[in-house]
Amino acid sequence: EEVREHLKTPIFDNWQWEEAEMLVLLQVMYTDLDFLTAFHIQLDNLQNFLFEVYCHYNTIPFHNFQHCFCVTQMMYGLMWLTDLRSKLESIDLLIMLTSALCHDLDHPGYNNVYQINAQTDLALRYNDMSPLENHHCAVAFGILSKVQKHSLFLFLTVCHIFRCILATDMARHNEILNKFKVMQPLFDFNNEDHKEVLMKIMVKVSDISNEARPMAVAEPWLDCLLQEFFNQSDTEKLKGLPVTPFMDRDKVSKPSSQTSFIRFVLLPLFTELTKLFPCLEEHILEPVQRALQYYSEMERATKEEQEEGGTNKP
Ligand SMILES: Nc1nc2c(ncn2[C@@H]2O[C@@H]3COP(=O)(O)O[C@H]3[C@H]2O)c(=O)[nH]1
Ligand SMILES: [Zn+2]
Repeated sequence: EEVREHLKTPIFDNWQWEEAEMLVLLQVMYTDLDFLTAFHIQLDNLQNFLFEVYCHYNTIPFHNFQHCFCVTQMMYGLMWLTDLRSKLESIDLLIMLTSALCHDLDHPGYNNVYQINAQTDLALRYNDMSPLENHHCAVAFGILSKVQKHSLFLFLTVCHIFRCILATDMARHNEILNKFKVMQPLFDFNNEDHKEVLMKIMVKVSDISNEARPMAVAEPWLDCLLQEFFNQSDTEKLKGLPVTPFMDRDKVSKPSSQTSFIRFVLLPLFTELTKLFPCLEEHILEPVQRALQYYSEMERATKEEQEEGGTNKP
């Protein structure tokens, strides 16, 4: 019971759980939101679906099943904290939770820029347009149609899920955030356009929400992310491809990577969602502000150390 309540908050610690346990926790999320009764989903169907999802995440440093779990759990937490059940329909919540679950399926550990520069199969298949996100959608469709054969319900929901997954391409970040900003002052939960943008924003927020978690949970995630980044830039150097600057081990460090990401990406996005749901301030905005302080201090300390080192040199 205590775990069930914990699961509804951003302070949940994923590092304490095995993958098999995470599958059970995901099942709890679907049942506690009453999706099984509302949509006549059979428990073994749900379990098969979750297991297929698990099997289609790769063993890579960051974009793995644990990341999928964290994003889904954050989405679940946000739904409870904002009392979203009283504002949106059940089907919308099902779409959002399932989008979070499927949003990085079969991620290869190299981002879109790499796919395009290296002219990978994915980039060729999708004509350089959000190759990864299109692939996550394709894999999600394969899994969903295997579990829910010939279901009209599936075809109706899946296109909304695709729109949410495609919105996680960070190349579209400003486009989506700006749309939300414009709607914000007169936001209407009954307006279909407004609802769609909000759903995309919630998936995006969940996707990049590690820094809203307690430092002990968030910092290991940063190590995983940098490991994947460095791995990509090393490959780029090896293959003579353009080196992605924010992934270059010679240029970025933990604090430098976080201070700019928090300032320019997280805070503007989280602030906008907090305007619509003021209760989120203490749950996601304040922890992110604390993380910015933490990494700014770390950045300053490193700089001072380097300067001292510099003056001592002959
Ligand atoms: N620097 C930094 N980037 C992040 C963090 N969390 C997510 N991102 C970036 O945001 C991106 C979201 O989409 P991707 O999963 O493709 O890749 C992710 C990372 O590039 C973070 O904590 N720090
Ligand atoms: Zn992701």
